[in-house]
Amino acid sequence: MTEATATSVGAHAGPGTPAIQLVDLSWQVGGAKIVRGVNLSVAEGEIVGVIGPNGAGKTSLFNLISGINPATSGVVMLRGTDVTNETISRRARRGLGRTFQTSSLFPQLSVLENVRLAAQQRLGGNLSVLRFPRRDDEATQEALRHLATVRLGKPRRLAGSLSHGDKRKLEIAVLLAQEPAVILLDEPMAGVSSHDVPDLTEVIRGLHATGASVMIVEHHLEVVLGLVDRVAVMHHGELIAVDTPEGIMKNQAVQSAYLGDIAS
Ligand SMILES: Nc1ncnc2c1ncn2[C@@H]1O[C@H](COP(=O)(O)OP(=O)(O)OP(=O)(O)O)[C@@H](O)[C@H]1O
Repeated sequence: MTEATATSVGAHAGPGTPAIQLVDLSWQVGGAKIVRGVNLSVAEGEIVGVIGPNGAGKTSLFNLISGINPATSGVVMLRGTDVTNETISRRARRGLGRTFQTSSLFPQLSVLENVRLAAQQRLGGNLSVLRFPRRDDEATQEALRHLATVRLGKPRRLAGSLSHGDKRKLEIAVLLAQEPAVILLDEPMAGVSSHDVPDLTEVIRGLHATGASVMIVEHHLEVVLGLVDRVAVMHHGELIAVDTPEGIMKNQAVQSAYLGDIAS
């Protein structure tokens, strides 16, 4: 275990139980060690960015937290409960929500229906797709509220016809309809035009207002450094540093391993 990872366990948990706690978490495929002994705590309401070069293991780490892949060793704690051996859906029921690098929307359904279906699922009613849903329907009202939160109008537009930036907003609205306490965002700026980046950044910042804890994997470093409370840097499957954005920018090990080109 590196010094950076050893000191990060619990040291930044903040008051109360951490939203996420990873203890010596590893994932191996065949002989390849993809995630190596990661220790990290994310406090309630905190936003933590995960950065690192292509292939560093960021998405693999998210897959271990959300249960897509089982850990080879180590522990995943979600809001004080050991979920290491739990299924994806069980972790989701405990309040873990996630977006993916590739879109998980229904492109042939309207913007409103995409969010409304997620709200219906949480409310426990029968799932039904309505071309013209009643505005006083509970799931519809929730969906409209979440669309307002992510600043997305256009409720009748087909999801598939939206710009990348609006699709990302819609994915976040779908996530909010599940009322997650802990949110994992995997490259929310991927494919988004530079024009739409500031608006989407503010939407992600607004997730804070819901009280959710957020982990965000993002290649867009300016976005991450301007958005998060702390940054975790992955390199070859290991966490090589966990610090404030300012601390990360000054960190020699990070600069030589990863940030050299933007720090010079
Ligand atoms: N199911 C798998 N089987 C074998 N190797 C895998 C598997 N999933 C990921 N890998 C490998 O693990 C390494 C880390 O991949 P991962 O996608 O987690 O990196 P990343 O940091 O998210 O990269 P990127 O920034 O490019 O998305 C890569 O070398 C990848 O090829």
